[in-house]
Amino acid sequence: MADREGLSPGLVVASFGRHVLVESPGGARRICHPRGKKARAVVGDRVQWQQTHDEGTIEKVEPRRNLFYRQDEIRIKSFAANLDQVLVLIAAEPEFSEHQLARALIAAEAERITPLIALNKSDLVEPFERAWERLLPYQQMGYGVLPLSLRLSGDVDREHLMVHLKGKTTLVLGPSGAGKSTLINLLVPGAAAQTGEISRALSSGKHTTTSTTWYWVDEARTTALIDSPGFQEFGLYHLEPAHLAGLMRDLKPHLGQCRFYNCTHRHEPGCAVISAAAHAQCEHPVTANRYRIYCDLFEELSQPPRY
Ligand SMILES: Nc1nc2c(ncn2[C@@H]2O[C@H](COP(=O)(O)OP(=O)(O)OP(=O)(O)O)[C@@H](O)[C@H]2O)c(=O)[nH]1
Ligand SMILES: [Zn+2]
Repeated sequence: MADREGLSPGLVVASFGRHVLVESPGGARRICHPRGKKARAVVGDRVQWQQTHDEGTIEKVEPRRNLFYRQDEIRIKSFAANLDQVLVLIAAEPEFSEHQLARALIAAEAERITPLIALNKSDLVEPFERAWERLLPYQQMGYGVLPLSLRLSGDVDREHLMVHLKGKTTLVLGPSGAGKSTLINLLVPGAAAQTGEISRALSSGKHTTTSTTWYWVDEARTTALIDSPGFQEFGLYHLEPAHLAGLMRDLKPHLGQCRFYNCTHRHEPGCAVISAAAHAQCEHPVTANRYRIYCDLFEELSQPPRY
């Protein structure tokens, strides 16, 4: 419904470069183009748009609660906004990268978005046990870790997942092969059809393929999943190295305990983080892997930007 200035509210449900698909409160969708840089919208954005023929122009992006930063292989930034939660889906196989997991969690913490980890393929008993063990430190840090077997016990998993997803907007991330498509098809019965519809809308214009997609899980449109491809290369470039430790839940309890107030926790004497990494029995342990990830990321964030 347009207001006096001809502006209508909408929600961005897919993005393809700078162009987006906007859904009206009634459910109708149309392609919109930003009017200038300030009107560049991402999936999850609430916008005010104006009709121009059968497409639209985005005039205004409403203030965001948060903005999730990511970067793909070709160094294009892509984001989703106004998230309640990030679900990191990994699996017993293929073996997940703890480095990538840590990056996703840090990116979420930086925007104060609650992360939830799900470990799929519990039917692969031995690899699952190994993966579960690798995730124990994350449980100890306070992250929820949900065991799943999406292909074999879909109905049970749907119930478990819905306890965490209901009424929320959740960005689903995961490495290739972990079962992201299986999960989305399980929770969103018409997902494949919706994707087809979006592709058709796009192929009628001169647009490239969509990169991030919003799915409603329920007919009442209260629960949403956002599917975003790629789990590699989280763009943490926007973070200061000095803020990194505060975004890692196992390091955080030690901050303020080091001898030097500006300790980088890498080589300083009297460093509480280094001490925790050396003493597995302490109250807030830091595993060797996590400490290595911290040092690697600190190094990376200290490099001058490449682009
Ligand atoms: N053993 C086992 N296999 C599963 C389970 N869930 C999914 N798979 C299989 O894992 C493979 C990958 O699942 P997808 O859902 O296609 O994974 P994806 O994460 O979307 O992968 P990409 O399409 O590469 O991004 C498929 O062969 C699934 O059938 C499970 O619970 N157990
Ligand atoms: Zn320190």
